[in-house]
Amino acid sequence: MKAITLLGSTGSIGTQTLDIVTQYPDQFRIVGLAAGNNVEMLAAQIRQFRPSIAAISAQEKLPELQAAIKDLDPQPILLAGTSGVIEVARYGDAETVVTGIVGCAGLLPTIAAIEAGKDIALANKETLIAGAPVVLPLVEKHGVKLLPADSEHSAIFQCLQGVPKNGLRRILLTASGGAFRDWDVAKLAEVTVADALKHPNWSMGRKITVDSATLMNKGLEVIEAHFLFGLDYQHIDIVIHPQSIIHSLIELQDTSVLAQLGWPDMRLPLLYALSWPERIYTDWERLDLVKAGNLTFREPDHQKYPCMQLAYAAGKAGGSMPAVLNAANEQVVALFLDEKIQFLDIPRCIESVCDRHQNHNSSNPSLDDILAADKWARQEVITLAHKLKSPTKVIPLYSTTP
Ligand SMILES: NC(=O)c1ccc[n+]([C@@H]2O[C@H](COP(=O)([O-])OP(=O)(O)OC[C@H]3O[C@@H](n4cnc5c(N)ncnc54)[C@H](OP(=O)(O)O)[C@@H]3O)[C@@H](O)[C@H]2O)c1
Ligand SMILES: C[C@](O)(CO)[C@H](O)COP(=O)(O)O
Ligand SMILES: [Mn+2]
Repeated sequence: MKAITLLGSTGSIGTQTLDIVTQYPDQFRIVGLAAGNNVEMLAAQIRQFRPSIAAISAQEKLPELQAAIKDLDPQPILLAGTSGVIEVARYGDAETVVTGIVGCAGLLPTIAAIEAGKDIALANKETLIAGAPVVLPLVEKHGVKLLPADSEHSAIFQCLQGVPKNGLRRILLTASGGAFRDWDVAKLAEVTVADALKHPNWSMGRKITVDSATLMNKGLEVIEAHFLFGLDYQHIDIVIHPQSIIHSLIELQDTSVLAQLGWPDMRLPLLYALSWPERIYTDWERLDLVKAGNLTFREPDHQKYPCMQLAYAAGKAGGSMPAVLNAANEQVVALFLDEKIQFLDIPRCIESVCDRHQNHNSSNPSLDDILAADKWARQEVITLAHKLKSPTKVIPLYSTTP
Protein backbone atom coordinates (compact mmCIF):
# COMPACT_ATOMS: atom_id res chain seq x y z
CA MET A 1 0.00 0.00 0.00
CA LYS A 2 1.44 3.38 -1.03
CA ALA A 3 1.46 6.13 1.60
CA ILE A 4 0.59 9.51 0.10
CA THR A 5 0.62 13.11 1.25
CA LEU A 6 -1.62 15.45 -0.75
CA LEU A 7 -0.91 19.19 -0.98
CA GLY A 8 -3.84 21.23 -2.24
CA SER A 9 -6.37 18.59 -1.19
CA THR A 10 -9.43 20.84 -1.55
CA GLY A 11 -8.81 21.81 -5.17
CA SER A 12 -9.49 20.19 -8.52
CA ILE A 13 -6.32 18.07 -8.47
CA GLY A 14 -6.74 17.37 -4.76
CA THR A 15 -10.32 16.14 -4.92
CA GLN A 16 -9.61 14.00 -7.98
CA THR A 17 -6.66 12.45 -6.18
CA LEU A 18 -8.91 11.67 -3.22
CA ASP A 19 -11.41 10.08 -5.63
CA ILE A 20 -8.63 7.68 -6.62
CA VAL A 21 -7.74 6.96 -2.97
CA THR A 22 -11.41 6.29 -2.25
CA GLN A 23 -11.66 3.87 -5.19
CA TYR A 24 -8.46 2.04 -4.26
CA PRO A 25 -8.32 1.89 -0.45
CA ASP A 26 -6.19 -1.26 -0.70
CA GLN A 27 -3.58 0.53 -2.83
CA PHE A 28 -3.30 3.99 -1.27
CA ARG A 29 -3.52 5.62 2.15
CA ILE A 30 -3.29 9.28 3.16
CA VAL A 31 -0.57 10.42 5.56
CA GLY A 32 -0.96 14.20 5.24
CA LEU A 33 -3.34 16.77 3.80
CA ALA A 34 -2.80 20.48 3.20
CA ALA A 35 -5.15 23.15 1.92
CA GLY A 36 -5.36 26.90 1.57
CA ASN A 37 -8.45 28.17 3.34
CA ASN A 38 -11.38 25.84 2.62
CA VAL A 39 -11.70 24.71 6.22
CA GLU A 40 -15.05 22.96 5.79
CA MET A 41 -13.79 20.72 3.00
CA LEU A 42 -10.47 20.05 4.71
CA ALA A 43 -12.27 19.05 7.92
CA ALA A 44 -14.48 16.65 5.97
CA GLN A 45 -11.41 15.19 4.26
CA ILE A 46 -9.66 14.73 7.61
CA ARG A 47 -12.76 12.95 8.90
CA GLN A 48 -12.90 10.65 5.88
CA PHE A 49 -9.21 9.87 5.28
CA ARG A 50 -7.89 10.19 8.85
CA PRO A 51 -4.42 11.60 8.02
CA SER A 52 -1.72 11.72 10.70
CA ILE A 53 -1.16 15.40 9.96
CA ALA A 54 -3.00 18.25 8.25
CA ALA A 55 -2.40 21.94 7.67
CA ILE A 56 -4.38 24.91 6.52
CA SER A 57 -2.38 27.76 5.06
CA ALA A 58 -4.76 30.45 6.30
CA GLN A 59 -3.47 30.83 9.88
CA GLU A 60 -6.69 32.42 11.10
CA LYS A 61 -8.70 29.35 10.09
CA LEU A 62 -6.89 26.97 12.49
CA PRO A 63 -9.28 27.39 15.46
CA GLU A 64 -12.22 26.66 13.16
CA LEU A 65 -10.49 23.53 11.86
CA GLN A 66 -9.66 22.38 15.39
CA ALA A 67 -13.26 22.85 16.46
CA ALA A 68 -14.60 21.04 13.40
CA ILE A 69 -12.75 17.81 14.21
CA LYS A 70 -12.41 18.00 17.97
CA ASP A 71 -14.40 14.77 18.40
CA LEU A 72 -11.93 12.68 16.38
CA ASP A 73 -9.84 10.19 18.30
CA PRO A 74 -6.96 9.98 17.66
CA GLN A 75 -6.49 13.61 16.71
CA PRO A 76 -4.23 14.40 13.75
CA ILE A 77 -1.45 16.91 14.15
CA LEU A 78 -3.05 20.19 13.04
CA LEU A 79 -0.87 23.03 11.76
CA ALA A 80 -1.33 26.31 9.93
CA GLY A 81 0.50 28.81 7.76
CA THR A 82 3.22 28.23 5.20
CA SER A 83 5.34 26.56 7.86
CA GLY A 84 2.51 24.15 8.61
CA VAL A 85 2.10 23.21 4.94
CA ILE A 86 5.86 22.68 4.70
CA GLU A 87 5.76 20.41 7.76
CA VAL A 88 3.00 18.32 6.19
CA ALA A 89 5.04 18.03 2.98
CA ARG A 90 8.04 16.60 4.80
CA TYR A 91 6.18 14.58 7.43
CA GLY A 92 6.30 10.90 8.30
CA ASP A 93 6.32 7.81 6.09
CA ALA A 94 4.63 9.24 2.99
CA GLU A 95 6.42 7.77 -0.06
CA THR A 96 4.85 10.17 -2.55
CA VAL A 97 3.70 13.76 -2.27
CA VAL A 98 1.05 14.86 -4.78
CA THR A 99 1.58 18.56 -5.47
CA GLY A 100 -1.85 20.04 -6.13
CA ILE A 101 -1.28 23.50 -4.69
CA VAL A 102 -1.85 26.19 -7.33
CA GLY A 103 1.01 28.52 -8.18
CA CYS A 104 4.46 29.09 -6.82
CA ALA A 105 3.04 28.71 -3.32
CA GLY A 106 3.84 25.07 -3.97
CA LEU A 107 7.57 25.66 -4.33
CA LEU A 108 8.72 25.66 -0.70
CA PRO A 109 6.56 22.67 0.32
CA THR A 110 7.76 20.71 -2.73
CA ILE A 111 11.39 21.43 -1.84
CA ALA A 112 10.70 20.28 1.72
CA ALA A 113 9.18 17.03 0.43
CA ILE A 114 12.17 16.35 -1.84
CA GLU A 115 14.63 17.07 0.99
CA ALA A 116 12.67 14.58 3.10
CA GLY A 117 13.27 11.94 0.42
CA LYS A 118 9.75 11.78 -0.97
CA ASP A 119 8.83 11.12 -4.58
CA ILE A 120 6.85 13.90 -6.23
CA ALA A 121 3.69 13.38 -8.30
CA LEU A 122 3.96 16.75 -10.02
CA ALA A 123 0.69 18.45 -10.91
CA ASN A 124 1.79 21.93 -9.80
CA LYS A 125 3.68 23.07 -12.89
CA GLU A 126 4.57 26.54 -11.54
CA THR A 127 6.91 24.95 -8.98
CA LEU A 128 9.08 23.45 -11.73
CA ILE A 129 8.82 26.38 -14.14
CA ALA A 130 9.97 28.87 -11.51
CA GLY A 131 12.08 26.62 -9.31
CA ALA A 132 13.79 24.14 -11.69
CA PRO A 133 17.31 25.59 -11.17
CA VAL A 134 16.95 24.62 -7.51
CA VAL A 135 14.42 21.75 -7.66
CA LEU A 136 16.15 19.57 -10.28
CA PRO A 137 19.54 19.45 -8.47
CA LEU A 138 17.68 18.57 -5.24
CA VAL A 139 15.78 15.75 -7.01
CA GLU A 140 19.15 14.40 -8.17
CA LYS A 141 20.85 14.87 -4.78
CA HIS A 142 18.08 13.13 -2.82
CA GLY A 143 17.49 10.41 -5.42
CA VAL A 144 13.73 10.95 -5.53
CA LYS A 145 11.43 10.47 -8.52
CA LEU A 146 9.73 13.43 -10.22
CA LEU A 147 6.65 11.85 -11.82
CA PRO A 148 4.60 14.07 -14.17
CA ALA A 149 0.88 14.31 -13.39
CA ASP A 150 0.10 17.11 -15.87
CA SER A 151 -1.87 15.36 -18.65
CA GLU A 152 0.51 16.23 -21.49
CA HIS A 153 3.67 15.41 -19.57
CA SER A 154 2.12 12.19 -18.34
CA ALA A 155 1.35 11.34 -21.99
CA ILE A 156 4.96 12.05 -22.96
CA PHE A 157 6.25 10.07 -19.98
CA GLN A 158 4.00 7.13 -20.86
CA CYS A 159 5.19 7.17 -24.49
CA LEU A 160 8.82 7.30 -23.33
CA GLN A 161 8.58 4.03 -21.42
CA GLY A 162 10.92 1.70 -23.29
CA VAL A 163 12.36 4.38 -25.57
CA PRO A 164 16.16 4.09 -25.58
CA LYS A 165 18.27 6.96 -24.24
CA ASN A 166 18.74 9.63 -26.96
CA GLY A 167 15.81 8.11 -28.86
CA LEU A 168 13.64 11.20 -28.39
CA ARG A 169 13.73 13.75 -31.23
CA ARG A 170 10.74 16.05 -30.69
CA ILE A 171 7.81 16.63 -28.34
CA LEU A 172 4.40 17.70 -29.67
CA LEU A 173 2.25 19.24 -26.93
CA THR A 174 -1.45 19.22 -27.74
CA ALA A 175 -3.62 22.17 -26.73
CA SER A 176 -7.40 22.39 -26.65
CA GLY A 177 -7.20 26.07 -27.62
CA GLY A 178 -9.10 27.08 -24.51
CA ALA A 179 -12.30 29.06 -24.09
CA PHE A 180 -11.74 31.45 -27.00
CA ARG A 181 -10.43 29.04 -29.61
CA ASP A 182 -13.37 29.82 -31.93
CA TRP A 183 -13.68 33.49 -31.03
CA ASP A 184 -12.63 36.21 -33.43
CA VAL A 185 -9.56 38.03 -32.10
CA ALA A 186 -11.45 41.33 -32.27
CA LYS A 187 -13.86 40.07 -29.61
CA LEU A 188 -11.12 39.28 -27.08
CA ALA A 189 -11.09 42.91 -25.95
CA GLU A 190 -14.47 42.42 -24.33
CA VAL A 191 -14.28 38.96 -22.74
CA THR A 192 -15.50 38.53 -19.17
CA VAL A 193 -14.12 36.31 -16.39
CA ALA A 194 -17.11 34.03 -16.86
CA ASP A 195 -16.27 33.68 -20.57
CA ALA A 196 -12.65 32.79 -19.77
CA LEU A 197 -13.69 30.14 -17.24
CA LYS A 198 -15.70 28.19 -19.82
CA HIS A 199 -13.09 25.58 -20.77
CA PRO A 200 -14.35 23.45 -23.68
CA ASN A 201 -13.03 20.11 -22.41
CA TRP A 202 -11.67 20.15 -18.85
CA SER A 203 -13.01 21.12 -15.42
CA MET A 204 -10.12 22.75 -13.54
CA GLY A 205 -9.27 25.45 -11.04
CA ARG A 206 -9.85 29.08 -11.98
CA LYS A 207 -6.24 30.11 -12.51
CA ILE A 208 -5.29 27.29 -14.86
CA THR A 209 -8.54 27.71 -16.77
CA VAL A 210 -7.65 31.33 -17.52
CA ASP A 211 -4.14 30.13 -18.45
CA SER A 212 -5.75 27.73 -20.94
CA ALA A 213 -7.78 30.63 -22.37
CA THR A 214 -4.64 32.76 -22.92
CA LEU A 215 -2.62 29.69 -24.02
CA MET A 216 -0.15 30.60 -21.27
CA ASN A 217 -0.87 27.16 -19.85
CA LYS A 218 0.60 25.70 -23.00
CA GLY A 219 3.54 28.06 -22.87
CA LEU A 220 4.18 27.06 -19.27
CA GLU A 221 3.93 23.41 -20.35
CA VAL A 222 6.63 23.96 -22.97
CA ILE A 223 8.96 25.09 -20.17
CA GLU A 224 7.74 22.22 -17.98
CA ALA A 225 8.53 19.73 -20.78
CA HIS A 226 12.00 21.23 -21.25
CA PHE A 227 12.83 20.74 -17.59
CA LEU A 228 11.20 17.32 -17.27
CA PHE A 229 12.52 15.71 -20.45
CA GLY A 230 15.65 17.74 -21.26
CA LEU A 231 14.78 18.68 -24.85
CA ASP A 232 15.79 22.12 -26.09
CA TYR A 233 13.01 24.54 -27.00
CA GLN A 234 13.27 24.21 -30.78
CA HIS A 235 12.28 20.57 -30.40
CA ILE A 236 9.16 21.24 -28.33
CA ASP A 237 6.16 22.18 -30.49
CA ILE A 238 2.51 23.03 -29.84
CA VAL A 239 -0.39 21.79 -31.93
CA ILE A 240 -4.03 22.77 -31.40
CA HIS A 241 -6.14 19.64 -30.98
CA PRO A 242 -9.66 20.76 -30.04
CA GLN A 243 -10.89 17.33 -28.91
CA SER A 244 -8.26 16.82 -26.15
CA ILE A 245 -8.20 13.07 -26.87
CA ILE A 246 -4.51 12.87 -27.82
CA HIS A 247 -2.78 14.21 -24.71
CA SER A 248 0.58 14.73 -26.48
CA LEU A 249 2.96 12.91 -28.78
CA ILE A 250 6.67 12.18 -29.10
CA GLU A 251 8.67 11.87 -32.31
CA LEU A 252 11.60 9.48 -32.21
CA GLN A 253 14.92 9.68 -34.02
CA ASP A 254 13.65 7.33 -36.76
CA THR A 255 10.61 9.70 -37.31
CA SER A 256 8.20 7.26 -35.69
CA VAL A 257 5.56 9.16 -33.60
CA LEU A 258 3.99 7.76 -30.42
CA ALA A 259 0.88 9.23 -28.77
CA GLN A 260 -1.18 8.64 -25.62
CA LEU A 261 -4.95 8.90 -25.94
CA GLY A 262 -7.83 8.94 -23.50
CA TRP A 263 -10.93 10.84 -22.50
CA PRO A 264 -10.12 14.23 -20.91
CA ASP A 265 -9.98 12.96 -17.32
CA MET A 266 -7.20 14.02 -14.95
CA ARG A 267 -7.66 10.94 -12.80
CA LEU A 268 -5.74 8.91 -15.38
CA PRO A 269 -2.46 10.90 -15.30
CA LEU A 270 -2.79 11.19 -11.53
CA LEU A 271 -3.30 7.42 -11.18
CA TYR A 272 -0.29 6.66 -13.38
CA ALA A 273 1.93 9.04 -11.40
CA LEU A 274 0.91 7.09 -8.30
CA SER A 275 1.07 3.56 -9.78
CA TRP A 276 4.16 3.88 -12.03
CA PRO A 277 5.78 1.63 -13.19
CA GLU A 278 2.73 -0.57 -12.61
CA ARG A 279 -0.66 -0.19 -14.26
CA ILE A 280 -3.82 -0.49 -12.16
CA TYR A 281 -7.06 -1.89 -13.61
CA THR A 282 -9.88 0.68 -13.68
CA ASP A 283 -13.56 0.41 -14.57
CA TRP A 284 -13.49 3.95 -15.97
CA GLU A 285 -15.01 4.68 -19.39
CA ARG A 286 -12.73 3.19 -22.01
CA LEU A 287 -11.83 5.24 -25.07
CA ASP A 288 -14.15 4.62 -28.02
CA LEU A 289 -12.58 6.16 -31.14
CA VAL A 290 -15.83 6.03 -33.07
CA LYS A 291 -17.59 7.87 -30.23
CA ALA A 292 -14.66 10.34 -30.01
CA GLY A 293 -15.16 11.04 -33.72
CA ASN A 294 -12.88 13.20 -35.82
CA LEU A 295 -9.54 14.11 -34.32
CA THR A 296 -8.41 17.42 -35.80
CA PHE A 297 -5.28 19.53 -35.60
CA ARG A 298 -4.27 23.05 -36.49
CA GLU A 299 -1.40 25.46 -36.08
CA PRO A 300 -1.42 27.65 -32.93
CA ASP A 301 -2.23 31.30 -33.68
CA HIS A 302 0.64 33.25 -32.13
CA GLN A 303 -0.86 36.60 -33.12
CA LYS A 304 -4.06 35.82 -31.23
CA TYR A 305 -2.21 34.21 -28.31
CA PRO A 306 1.09 36.04 -27.61
CA CYS A 307 1.52 34.26 -24.26
CA MET A 308 3.00 31.21 -25.96
CA GLN A 309 5.89 33.15 -27.46
CA LEU A 310 6.40 35.00 -24.17
CA ALA A 311 6.85 31.62 -22.51
CA TYR A 312 9.24 30.31 -25.21
CA ALA A 313 11.30 33.51 -24.85
CA ALA A 314 11.42 33.23 -21.06
CA GLY A 315 12.34 29.55 -21.24
CA LYS A 316 15.16 30.25 -23.71
CA ALA A 317 16.38 33.15 -21.56
CA GLY A 318 16.56 30.74 -18.63
CA GLY A 319 17.89 31.67 -15.23
CA SER A 320 15.32 33.58 -13.19
CA MET A 321 13.29 34.65 -16.25
CA PRO A 322 10.84 31.68 -16.09
CA ALA A 323 10.20 32.57 -12.44
CA VAL A 324 9.47 36.17 -13.45
CA LEU A 325 7.18 35.06 -16.30
CA ASN A 326 5.34 32.69 -13.97
CA ALA A 327 4.93 35.18 -11.12
CA ALA A 328 3.84 37.96 -13.47
CA ASN A 329 1.28 35.58 -14.94
CA GLU A 330 0.01 34.46 -11.54
CA GLN A 331 -0.42 38.05 -10.41
CA VAL A 332 -1.99 39.33 -13.60
CA VAL A 333 -4.42 36.40 -13.78
CA ALA A 334 -5.41 37.10 -10.18
CA LEU A 335 -6.10 40.72 -11.17
CA PHE A 336 -8.14 39.57 -14.16
CA LEU A 337 -10.15 37.19 -11.96
CA ASP A 338 -10.69 40.14 -9.61
CA GLU A 339 -11.94 42.13 -12.62
CA LYS A 340 -9.20 44.72 -12.05
CA ILE A 341 -7.76 44.42 -15.60
CA GLN A 342 -8.91 43.30 -19.03
CA PHE A 343 -8.12 39.97 -20.68
CA LEU A 344 -5.82 41.55 -23.27
CA ASP A 345 -3.84 43.27 -20.50
CA ILE A 346 -2.59 39.82 -19.44
CA PRO A 347 0.08 39.38 -22.15
CA ARG A 348 0.85 43.12 -22.17
CA CYS A 349 1.72 43.15 -18.45
CA ILE A 350 3.72 39.92 -18.64
CA GLU A 351 5.74 41.15 -21.62
CA SER A 352 6.51 44.45 -19.90
CA VAL A 353 7.68 42.78 -16.69
CA CYS A 354 9.84 40.23 -18.52
CA ASP A 355 11.39 43.03 -20.59
CA ARG A 356 12.32 44.86 -17.39
CA HIS A 357 13.97 41.75 -15.96
CA GLN A 358 16.25 41.11 -18.92
CA ASN A 359 19.21 43.06 -17.50
CA HIS A 360 18.71 41.54 -14.05
CA ASN A 361 18.32 37.89 -15.03
CA SER A 362 20.30 35.62 -12.67
CA SER A 363 21.82 32.94 -14.89
CA ASN A 364 22.17 30.40 -12.07
CA PRO A 365 19.62 31.55 -9.48
CA SER A 366 19.60 30.38 -5.88
CA LEU A 367 16.30 29.78 -4.10
CA ASP A 368 16.53 33.27 -2.62
CA ASP A 369 17.11 34.72 -6.12
CA ILE A 370 14.00 32.88 -7.39
CA LEU A 371 11.86 34.01 -4.47
CA ALA A 372 13.10 37.58 -4.87
CA ALA A 373 12.41 37.55 -8.62
CA ASP A 374 8.95 36.17 -7.95
CA LYS A 375 8.19 38.88 -5.42
CA TRP A 376 9.59 41.63 -7.67
CA ALA A 377 7.51 40.46 -10.65
CA ARG A 378 4.29 40.47 -8.65
CA GLN A 379 4.94 43.98 -7.43
CA GLU A 380 5.78 45.14 -10.96
CA VAL A 381 2.42 43.83 -12.17
CA ILE A 382 0.64 45.68 -9.36
CA THR A 383 2.45 48.88 -10.33
CA LEU A 384 1.47 48.38 -13.96
CA ALA A 385 -2.12 47.69 -12.93
CA HIS A 386 -2.19 51.09 -11.23
CA LYS A 387 -1.53 52.63 -14.62
CA LEU A 388 -4.17 50.44 -16.25
CA LYS A 389 -6.91 50.52 -13.63
CA SER A 390 -7.59 51.17 -9.96
CA PRO A 391 -5.06 50.12 -7.26
CA THR A 392 -5.20 46.61 -5.90
CA LYS A 393 -3.63 44.29 -3.32
CA VAL A 394 -0.48 42.26 -3.91
CA ILE A 395 -1.36 38.56 -4.10
CA PRO A 396 0.90 37.06 -1.41
CA LEU A 397 2.92 34.06 -2.54
CA TYR A 398 4.35 32.95 0.79
CA SER A 399 5.56 34.22 4.07
CA THR A 400 9.30 34.74 3.65
CA THR A 401 10.02 33.07 6.97
CA PRO A 402 9.01 29.41 6.51
N1 LIG B 1 -6.97 21.04 -12.36
C1 LIG B 1 -6.38 20.33 -13.32
O1 LIG B 1 -7.02 19.58 -14.05
C2 LIG B 1 -4.88 20.44 -13.51
C3 LIG B 1 -4.26 19.73 -14.55
C4 LIG B 1 -2.87 19.81 -14.69
C5 LIG B 1 -2.13 20.57 -13.80
N2 LIG B 1 -2.77 21.24 -12.82
C6 LIG B 1 -1.94 22.03 -11.90
O2 LIG B 1 -2.21 21.60 -10.55
C7 LIG B 1 -2.16 22.72 -9.66
C8 LIG B 1 -3.49 22.86 -8.93
O3 LIG B 1 -4.46 23.15 -9.89
P1 LIG B 1 -6.03 23.04 -9.53
O4 LIG B 1 -6.76 23.21 -10.80
O5 LIG B 1 -6.27 21.84 -8.69
O6 LIG B 1 -6.19 24.36 -8.62
P2 LIG B 1 -7.40 24.72 -7.61
O7 LIG B 1 -8.60 23.91 -7.94
O8 LIG B 1 -7.46 26.18 -7.56
O9 LIG B 1 -6.84 24.15 -6.20
C9 LIG B 1 -5.71 24.74 -5.61
C10 LIG B 1 -5.44 24.06 -4.30
O10 LIG B 1 -4.33 24.67 -3.69
C11 LIG B 1 -4.70 25.10 -2.38
N3 LIG B 1 -3.88 26.26 -2.02
C12 LIG B 1 -3.86 27.48 -2.60
N4 LIG B 1 -2.90 28.24 -2.02
C13 LIG B 1 -2.32 27.48 -1.05
C14 LIG B 1 -1.27 27.68 -0.12
N5 LIG B 1 -0.61 28.86 -0.04
N6 LIG B 1 -0.93 26.65 0.71
C15 LIG B 1 -1.60 25.46 0.64
N7 LIG B 1 -2.60 25.20 -0.23
C16 LIG B 1 -2.94 26.21 -1.06
C17 LIG B 1 -6.19 25.38 -2.46
O11 LIG B 1 -6.75 25.38 -1.18
P3 LIG B 1 -8.17 26.07 -0.85
O12 LIG B 1 -9.08 25.73 -1.96
O13 LIG B 1 -8.56 25.41 0.45
O14 LIG B 1 -7.92 27.53 -0.71
C18 LIG B 1 -6.61 24.19 -3.31
O15 LIG B 1 -6.68 23.04 -2.53
C19 LIG B 1 -1.82 23.93 -10.53
O16 LIG B 1 -0.43 24.15 -10.49
C20 LIG B 1 -2.23 23.50 -11.93
O17 LIG B 1 -1.45 24.13 -12.93
C21 LIG B 1 -4.11 21.21 -12.64
C1 LIG C 1 -5.81 19.30 -18.17
C2 LIG C 1 -4.54 20.01 -18.58
O1 LIG C 1 -3.45 19.10 -18.53
C3 LIG C 1 -4.24 21.15 -17.62
O2 LIG C 1 -2.90 21.54 -17.77
C4 LIG C 1 -4.64 20.55 -19.99
O3 LIG C 1 -3.39 21.07 -20.35
C5 LIG C 1 -5.65 21.70 -20.10
O4 LIG C 1 -5.97 21.85 -21.44
P1 LIG C 1 -5.35 22.94 -22.45
O5 LIG C 1 -4.94 22.12 -23.63
O6 LIG C 1 -4.21 23.65 -21.81
O7 LIG C 1 -6.52 23.83 -22.73
MN1 LIG D 1 -1.73 20.22 -18.99
